[in-house]
Amino acid sequence: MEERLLVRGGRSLKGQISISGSKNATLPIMAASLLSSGEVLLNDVPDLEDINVMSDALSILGAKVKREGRGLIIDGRSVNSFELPEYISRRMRASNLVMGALLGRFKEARVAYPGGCAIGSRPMDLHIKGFNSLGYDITEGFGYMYGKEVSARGKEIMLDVPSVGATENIMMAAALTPGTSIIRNAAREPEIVDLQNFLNCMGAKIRGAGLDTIRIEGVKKLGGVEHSVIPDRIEAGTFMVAAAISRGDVWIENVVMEHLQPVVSKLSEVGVEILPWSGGIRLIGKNHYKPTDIKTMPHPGFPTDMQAQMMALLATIPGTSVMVETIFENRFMHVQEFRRMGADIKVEGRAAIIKGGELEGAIVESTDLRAGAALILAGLWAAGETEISRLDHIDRGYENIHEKLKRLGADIERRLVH
Ligand SMILES: CC(=O)N[C@H]1[C@@H](OP(=O)(O)OP(=O)(O)OC[C@H]2O[C@@H](n3ccc(=O)[nH]c3=O)[C@H](O)[C@@H]2O)O[C@H](CO)[C@@H](O)[C@@H]1O
Ligand SMILES: C=C(OP(=O)(O)O)C(=O)O
Repeated sequence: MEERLLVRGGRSLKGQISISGSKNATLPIMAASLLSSGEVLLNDVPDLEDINVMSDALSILGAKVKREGRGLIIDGRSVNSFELPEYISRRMRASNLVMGALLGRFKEARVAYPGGCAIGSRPMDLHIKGFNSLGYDITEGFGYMYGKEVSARGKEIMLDVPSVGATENIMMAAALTPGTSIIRNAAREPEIVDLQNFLNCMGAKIRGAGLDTIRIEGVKKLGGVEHSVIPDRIEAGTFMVAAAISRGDVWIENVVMEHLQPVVSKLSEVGVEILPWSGGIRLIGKNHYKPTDIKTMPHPGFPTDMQAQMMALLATIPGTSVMVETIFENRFMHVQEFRRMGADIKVEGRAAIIKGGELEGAIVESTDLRAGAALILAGLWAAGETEISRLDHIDRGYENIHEKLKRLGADIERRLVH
């Protein structure tokens, strides 16, 4: 027996939904709570499997983690272990983020290589280079990274690529490392800005997040804090595509328009009407859209985490669209599943050439988190029934997506099947 999602296509979504707190902002902030010598209260924490895994990771290290509704209380004063074992680390990519926090606070860490979706090889070299530059000696072996302070001192670090995780990990380690650290070619994602705001409220001295140079003056100690996590721009983008693909009319609440500029811009280009309103944004779908070309890029470019969902929409638009994935080398696994639904998509290297047309329901598998979301979106438009398996991927990053879609009028249910 396995749970599956059954989607019957053809209904236009209508109504209002509210976006949850951001998974990708909450995870580094949870790890950064280890830096605090006080209690941390986080608001707007989404109820997701990845958040449970990070809570387990912090608990294994000895922190006290308690959920109260949308709030999460983390008390890192009781941390008594610097080792994150393999069985927990491999459950997600973001587990690596405890490394920077442990090094910063305790000057020692042993963390097993992270796991996560198979969207690319996702090495840790830039994280390790960054820690080394700050004076932490990192050795690797038996599937672990082991770090220990040698002569920790702020330094200038140039990232080869603007890695989100490496930027976050280095910021965390540098926050409690004496001297000035400068990260050049830093990632500029909104989640980095949220991490900076969180750390600064605890007493850190960081500026520049959101730009490509981040300057961190190390401080001696960080205190307790209450912080509200930013809305999830990828969940918002997914619902924007849901409105567009179902040719619906949806009011989306709790969004930061500025974080969604590249998605808004591409949806407008294909012909979706997007209107700001006091609570967020309204999307009005149309019966006729134009094809377009998209290239994923680090923020403020088009996010790789919206590539699969946008491809679902492009697969329904007559004409030829091209999607180029520049961030992850293996993030087209959804293409073979779309093909099962009748999509005409060819992959040539890093480009997918999409000849849009009709889609029909099929039995398909979520191959990763966003691929799973994209299959739901395709199912909203496809003729007949789409049955989606491997919901564990979707549960990592979407809070009750089927309930939220149902409230908007989608014909969708989650069912145990043989
Ligand atoms: C929890 C979280 O926030 N996850 C997001 C984060 O992942 P994550 O932080 O893992 O992604 P990165 O920004 O680090 O990865 C970007 C690229 O850099 C490469 N790289 C990264 C680190 C390194 O040491 N060496 C290296 O070569 C990766 O293989 C990838 O090709 O940013 C990605 C890119 O926006 C998003 O898709 C993920 O949803
Ligand atoms: C790829 C993602 O997450 P992670 O980095 O946690 O695998 C994602 O959120 O789309």
